[in-house]
Amino acid sequence: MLRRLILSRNNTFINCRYASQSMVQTTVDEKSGIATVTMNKSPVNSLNLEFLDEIKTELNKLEKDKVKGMMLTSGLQKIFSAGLDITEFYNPNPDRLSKFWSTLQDTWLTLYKTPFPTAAIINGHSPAGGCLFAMSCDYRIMVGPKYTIGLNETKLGIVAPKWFIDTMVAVIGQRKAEISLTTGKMYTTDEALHIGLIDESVPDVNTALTQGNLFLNNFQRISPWAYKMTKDITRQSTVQWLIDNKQKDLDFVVTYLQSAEVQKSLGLYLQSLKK
Ligand SMILES: CCCCCCCC/C=C/CC(=O)SCCNC(=O)CCNC(=O)[C@H](O)C(C)(C)COP(=O)(O)OP(=O)(O)OC[C@H]1O[C@@H](n2cnc3c(N)ncnc32)[C@H](O)[C@@H]1OP(=O)(O)O
Repeated sequence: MLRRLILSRNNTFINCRYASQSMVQTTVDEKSGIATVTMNKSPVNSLNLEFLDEIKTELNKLEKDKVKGMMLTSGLQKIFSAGLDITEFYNPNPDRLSKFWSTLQDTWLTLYKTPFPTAAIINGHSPAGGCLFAMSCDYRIMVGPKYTIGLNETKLGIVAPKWFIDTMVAVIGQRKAEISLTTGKMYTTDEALHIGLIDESVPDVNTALTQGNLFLNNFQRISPWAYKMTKDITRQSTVQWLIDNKQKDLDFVVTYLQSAEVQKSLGLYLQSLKK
């Protein structure tokens, strides 16, 4: 792992940590202590085992480094994240599928429970797992108007797990989440703002980063302990369910995803993507 200091847009030094071949780049603004984590896995930031593992490792490092906040964004032109890498569960190797799913569980828990405030800078399409990661941050700023966001699992002929659903319910409420999930709707930026799936819609990525910093800087005046306790209490039931049911969730998903019916749906969906 290498480190270097680079000059940021506002002329403060940022501490840049990067590894060769890394799919995740992190910069930390020395003055504010706010980190920007950029997902950079071409072509669509699909979340496979190795990518998830890198994101989790990076979040754990930021916690150890006691950063003051984190913005999660994408280095790709028009995609925040295409969600879970479908090739991990289409014709899967069962051992790898287990490892993949438990890494997803752990990465999500790490992101959902960060002791520092987080903002998703959604600078591109954000279906399914991409939407889950954005919803797991404390605040969402989306670059409009061209991109879409949502949990579209039913469109793939699959079901979003309970903890995906609970994460969405926590953001937009039971009724809107039910409609959103059952229809697999992908929302435009305006629609997402209207239902509260995102907090702000902005015209470009620079404005998004400025607004993200503004949101995170609010916490300079809040006790980190009070912040973390409040977040833990608010998110406790969703988090605790997964902690208590990790193995059950894993066993069910691994069996469910390998069923003939699901494999058929996934094959057809992948084919439609290639077209
Ligand atoms: C009861 C409990 C049961 C639990 C079961 C498990 C539930 C699992 C939950 C799943 C959640 C998920 O995240 S599934 C993933 C859902 N994602 C999507 O549906 C997104 C699909 N992709 C797109 O819509 C588009 O690709 C895009 C809008 C993201 C980008 O469009 P663009 O036109 O720019 O790019 P292409 O479509 O040409 O794609 C380029 C390239 O990438 C491949 N691709 C895209 N998305 C994925 C993906 N999610 N996984 C793997 N690969 C993906 C696409 O096929 C193209 O490949 P080729 O270049 O080889 O053609």
